[in-house]
Formats: sequence, structure tokens, C-alpha cells
Amino acid sequence: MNLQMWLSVILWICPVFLVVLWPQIRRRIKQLQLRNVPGPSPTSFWNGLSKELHSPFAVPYREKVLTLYGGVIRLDDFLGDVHLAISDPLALATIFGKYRDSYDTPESRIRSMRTVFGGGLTGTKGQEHSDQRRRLSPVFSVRYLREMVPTFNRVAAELIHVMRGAITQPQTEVEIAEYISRFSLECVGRAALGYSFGPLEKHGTDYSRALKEFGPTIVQLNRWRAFLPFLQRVFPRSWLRFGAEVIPYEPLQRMRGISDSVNATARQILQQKKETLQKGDKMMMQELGEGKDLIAILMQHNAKDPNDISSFSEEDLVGQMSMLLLQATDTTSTTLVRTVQQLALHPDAQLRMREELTEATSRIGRTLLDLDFDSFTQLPYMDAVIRETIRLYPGFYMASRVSPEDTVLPLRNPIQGKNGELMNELHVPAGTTVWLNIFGVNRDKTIWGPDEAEWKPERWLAPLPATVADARIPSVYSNTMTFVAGSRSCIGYNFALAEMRVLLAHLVLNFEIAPSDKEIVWKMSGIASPSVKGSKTTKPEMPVRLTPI
Ligand code: HEM
Repeated sequence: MNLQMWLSVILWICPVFLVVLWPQIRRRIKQLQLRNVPGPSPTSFWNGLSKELHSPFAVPYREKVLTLYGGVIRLDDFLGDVHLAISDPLALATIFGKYRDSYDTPESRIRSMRTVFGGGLTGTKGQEHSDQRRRLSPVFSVRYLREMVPTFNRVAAELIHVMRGAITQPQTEVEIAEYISRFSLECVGRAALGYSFGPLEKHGTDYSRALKEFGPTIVQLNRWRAFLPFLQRVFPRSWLRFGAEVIPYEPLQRMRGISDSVNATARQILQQKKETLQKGDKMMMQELGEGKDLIAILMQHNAKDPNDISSFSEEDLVGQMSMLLLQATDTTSTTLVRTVQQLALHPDAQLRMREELTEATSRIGRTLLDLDFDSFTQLPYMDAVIRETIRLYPGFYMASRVSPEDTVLPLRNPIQGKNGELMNELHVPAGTTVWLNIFGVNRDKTIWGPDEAEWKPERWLAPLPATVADARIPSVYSNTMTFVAGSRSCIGYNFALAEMRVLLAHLVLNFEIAPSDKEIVWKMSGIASPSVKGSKTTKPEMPVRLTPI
């Protein structure tokens, strides 16, 4: 290359670098004021704390850091970018109140969800997201959940049948995480998609396996997905698609495979459902979980009036299906596994639940299969067990938000800056990643009391300390942040709670649960997931000893 060519290459590259780098540089300058916020020291300038916080072994570190530094924590990231983890209730209320239209999931996350799944709630933002959410909300209402509880109950009974066939001896060691994972996948399959993943003895499809790979793979691509919004703005879709095909980076290739597999299967299921729908409602009732699954309800709505603005396009439906499976399965099964682990460690709690359930079924002279949605919600001790597990062990420890404008967040509890200065409010520059510190809120001593780290279902059976109400935690459920709050809160939390109530009831009435001798460690893979210490598998593991009753 001659000098002239070099110069033109440099002249072409410089503006590109400026476009990419300038917002980053400007943000870091504005973030200088945040350097006073307390937080752990980064171990490297290049990676900040991202390895400590996001590696598979990050759970103990997260648990320590997210509760140690108070309501606002500085967490340095890539090349000195300052992230904040916020658990101060007033600052959170301001994010969900005054700044509700500003703070949203980071664009890189929304775009990556859209790129992989082609739409769905988590792949949309702004008006498109609120429109989708408004149209989806009714199918997650208690009205439809009432219809789903019999499905959950049937799946639970089928699972217990399979488990009883395999467990005949007292104290048999069983991989309960595997059974629970089948239960929650099948519940979402039947109740949300009107689709079965097969008999519970041997369960799962390429579709479900591809979705399971998503969490660990996206964590590996974390660093690179920050560039996605820029790449999508600059390069045509066909170039990016070509790039994704030829770049020999294993996690990228795996993600491409996940995307192809998930979309092809979702389309296939949708096509089958469409054909059934065209044959008429009656056939659909018989073939697709009685036509009461979420996607069938949306399709029936579409079929009534395809021009109605509240109809979903086929593209949207495909996105919703995969997004639902992704959001609904591992979250619920991990929380169920946590609950079973606690029950195994607390035989007194099991006994109390069993007595409550026996009382509830003998009152109506029937079995668990006869309990409906309302009966399952009227079991105060089981309810307390679930609330306490959800408080102490939220599936997601943090959820990220970014505002495109500068914001000022007032603090309920002033924090002491590194220079000793007391800070009553926080000036957050536009573009700064704010982590909603779910774990920190749920375990705040000043809110929950000195025993906040203990698993104590009883705390929910007496009036909660006044400090809980006084804190005014933004929350959709039980004063906790587990399902976050606001426009991106978990749309399926009632679905998850209903599933949990049903399976726990079946397990406790059929088995005595005891811990196994194996040590369990919780690893990060998007959400915290259990495994046996030293095990290499990425599958959740929770061996327990079961004795049939
Ligand atoms: C115990 C189980 C569950 C937990 C802990 C949980 C937690 C969460 C959290 C924290 C978010 C917000 C994430 C963020 O803002 O970054 C979320 C969003 C979401 N969840 Fe759940 N979830 C659970 C079960 C479910 C179930 C069963 C479904 C569906 C049937 C579901 C569907 C969704 C959807 C669609 C979103 C995205 C909402 C939006 O972007 O508007 N979740 N969930």
C-alpha cells in the first residue's frame, strides 16, 4: 500500500473510532463524580470487576458485595466504566416513578434478544414494548391462571407417578433438579404454548436444550454484545449475518445455532397450531391443551379480527413463544429447587406444610388433584415458605437499567463518600449502567431486621416489621424486588407462584425430603444455578434423599 492509500484508510477509520469512542469517553468524564461512591476496588483496569461479578463462580462474591456497601455501590466495569448497584428504596422508587420513561433495559440486551429470538417482550422497547405488554397482560391474569392450575396439577401428578416408580426404597438419592426442570418445562409447554415436550420419564427436545444453552452462552458474549447497537446501526443486516456465519468464535457460532433451532421449532409449533385453528375451534380444544394455552388465546384473538390493532403478527408470536420459554422455565425451576433444598434442611417446615395440606384436602374429602387455584392460595404456611424463599434467594441478583438522560436520584439513607462526605442524592450521568440490586433490597438489615439472612417462613405469619412498610420498596409481589417492578417487571410471576404451589404440595405429600451428603455450590449462568461441588456439568444438580410416604 502506498502512502495515499494508508492515509485514506486512516481517514476512514478515524471518524469510525470517534463515533464509537466519543460517547464512551464523554461518559467516563461525567462519571468522575461517581468515583466517590463506595464499592470494592477493581482488580483490573481492563475488566474492572466484571470477572468477579459475572463469572460462573461469582455467587459468593456477589452475595458479599451486594449487601456490604449499603444502598448505592460503585462497581467498576470495562476500561473504568462506572456501574452502580442500587438498593436504596427511595432511589429505586425514583427510577420507577419520576424516571419511569427514561430507565430501561440496556439497548445492547434488547437488541441481542431481538437478534436471537426475533421479537417478543424482551426484544422490544418504548411504545412497541408497552403495546405488546398491554396485549399480553390479560393472558397472564388470574382469570386465565385459574384455567391453568388443573394443567399444572396434572403435570405434577404425572411427575409424582414417574418418581414413585423410580423410588421404592427409603432414603433413595434422587437428582431432584432434573425432575423439577422437566415439570416446569412441561407446565410452560402445555399451559403457555399448548405443546408437550414428551412423556416425563424421558423429557426434552432440541428446542428446550437450545434454550437452556442460551444463558451460559450469552454470558460468554457479554463483552461483545455491547457493540451490537453500533454494528446494527452501521452495517446492513446481510453483512452482519454473513459475519456471524464466518467468524470462527465458538460462543458466537453456538448462539447462531441456538437462534436457528429456536426459531425453526417455534415456527413449526405455530404452523401446527394454525392448521388446527383453521379446522375449527372444536378440534383445537381437543388437540391443544383444550385451546386455553396463552398462544392459542392470542391466536384465537387474531383469528376473530386479523385487522385489530391488538393482533400479533406471526413474527411477534414466534418471538413471544421462545421468549416465554426462556423467561419461564429456569427461573421457576431454580426457585423450586431452592425451596426443596430449604425443606430438606428444615424437616419441621415439611411437617407443618404436610399437616396443612392434609387438613386442606380432608376438609373437602378429596385429593390434591381436586384443589383449584383458590384452594392453593389459601395455604398460609406454604405461602410463607414460598415468600421467604423468594425473598432470600431471588433468581436474578441484579437487573440492569440505563437512562439516556442525566438523572438525579435522592437517597433515603445518605451514604458516606470515600472522602468522608455525606451524600443525600446521586447525580447519574446518561448512559451509566444502573443495576437494580435485587439481592441487596431483599436482604437489607435495616428493612428486614437482624435475622434477614435466615430462612424463616414464620416471619410471614406475623405482621412484618414496620420498617418493611416504611421502606416503600417498589415491588409487584410481597415487598421484595425478586420480580422487580415497573414496566419491565416479571409478567409471569403469578404463573410461577401457581406452579410452585402445585408442585411443592405434591412433593411434600408424597415424600419425606432429606439432604444428601454431597456439597452444593451455586453458580452463575444468567441466574444462580445449583451444582455438586467439583462437578463439571452445566446442568443444575441438587441431589436429595427421598422416602416415599
Ligand atoms: C420464580 C420465577 C421467576 C422469576 C424469579 C422471574 C424474574 C423476573 C425478573 C427479575 C424479570 C425482569 C428482568 C429484567 O428486568 O431484566 C422478569 C421478566 C420477565 N419474566 Fe419472569 N421470572 C419468573 C418466572 C416467570 C414466568 C413463569 C414467566 C412466564 C410464564 C415469566 C415471564 C417473564 C417475561 C415475559 C419477562 C419480561 C418482561 C418485560 O420485558 O416486559 N417469568 N422475570
